[in-house]
Amino acid sequence: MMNSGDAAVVIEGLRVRRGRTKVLDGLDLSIPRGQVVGLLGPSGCGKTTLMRSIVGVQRVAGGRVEVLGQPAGSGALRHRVGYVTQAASVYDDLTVRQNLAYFRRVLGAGRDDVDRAIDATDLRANAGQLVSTLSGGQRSRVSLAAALLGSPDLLVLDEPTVGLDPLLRVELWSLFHRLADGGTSLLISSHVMDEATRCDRLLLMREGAILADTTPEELLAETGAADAEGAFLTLLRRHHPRHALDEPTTDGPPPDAPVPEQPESSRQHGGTSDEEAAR
Ligand SMILES: Nc1ncnc2c1ncn2[C@@H]1O[C@H](COP(=O)(O)OP(=O)(O)OP(=O)(O)O)[C@@H](O)[C@H]1O
Repeated sequence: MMNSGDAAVVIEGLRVRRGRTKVLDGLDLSIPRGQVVGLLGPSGCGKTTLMRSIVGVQRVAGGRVEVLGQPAGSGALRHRVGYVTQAASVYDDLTVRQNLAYFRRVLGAGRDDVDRAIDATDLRANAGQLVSTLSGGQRSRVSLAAALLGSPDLLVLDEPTVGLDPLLRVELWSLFHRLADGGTSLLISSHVMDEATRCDRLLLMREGAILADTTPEELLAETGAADAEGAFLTLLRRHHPRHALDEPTTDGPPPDAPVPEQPESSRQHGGTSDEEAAR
């Protein structure tokens, strides 16, 4: 385990229950500073829950979550951690600029920050537009712009590229790398496996556990797969022989064998989530 000084986030033995579901059950990880770290895994595997725990808004049942050397959620981190959820969290009846000006005041960030955030997210042409009239991709960029105010040291972004066209996705990924080059640590979730290759490091998640903590190059070399999607499926098969759906095999458990700690209310079960991973 990395020592806390070198890491943006250190997690040991994290346990989280949501409703009757054990979503995370003894999860360990560390996230280095100044890198773009991808958190990848099928829908329902616990990515959002892990991010909420890092940001300090998730009630946890046990374990330690340390962020920038402080306990997650502590007051000292308030201006140092930016979080963008999947749902846009900006005001519809204000313009882009009015939203950012409002959040800047709440944060006590510098006046220049509004223009800097508008430029970074390529929203200059929409700055005077009401958020209610923006496209989905533009709206999610306003949330991202709000998270950039105050130059947080850690940015936690939950699926920031969903619904964006390929060109915008490429632009956003280059923004993420520019921020990392400037010393910001980024944790970015996605269930689009081709985005894995854009990250400096990868955390592959499955059913509340980290299957691999690696780099894109190591992942491909270690699995012998041609792309990130194939590599993830190879890892799944290694860890859960029942997922070797397209490999003729007579050993291993039957397809309907019980799996330990399968979430009770998972949105995705068994093979379905592998199909999701494969998309
Ligand atoms: N309030 C809740 N009560 C019960 N179960 C919940 C609750 N919130 C989440 N869960 C369950 O916890 C698990 C993890 O959810 P989480 O949102 O962390 O997944 P995710 O990997 O972010 O999924 P997605 O990619 O679809 O956003 C899922 O099985 C989900 O159904």
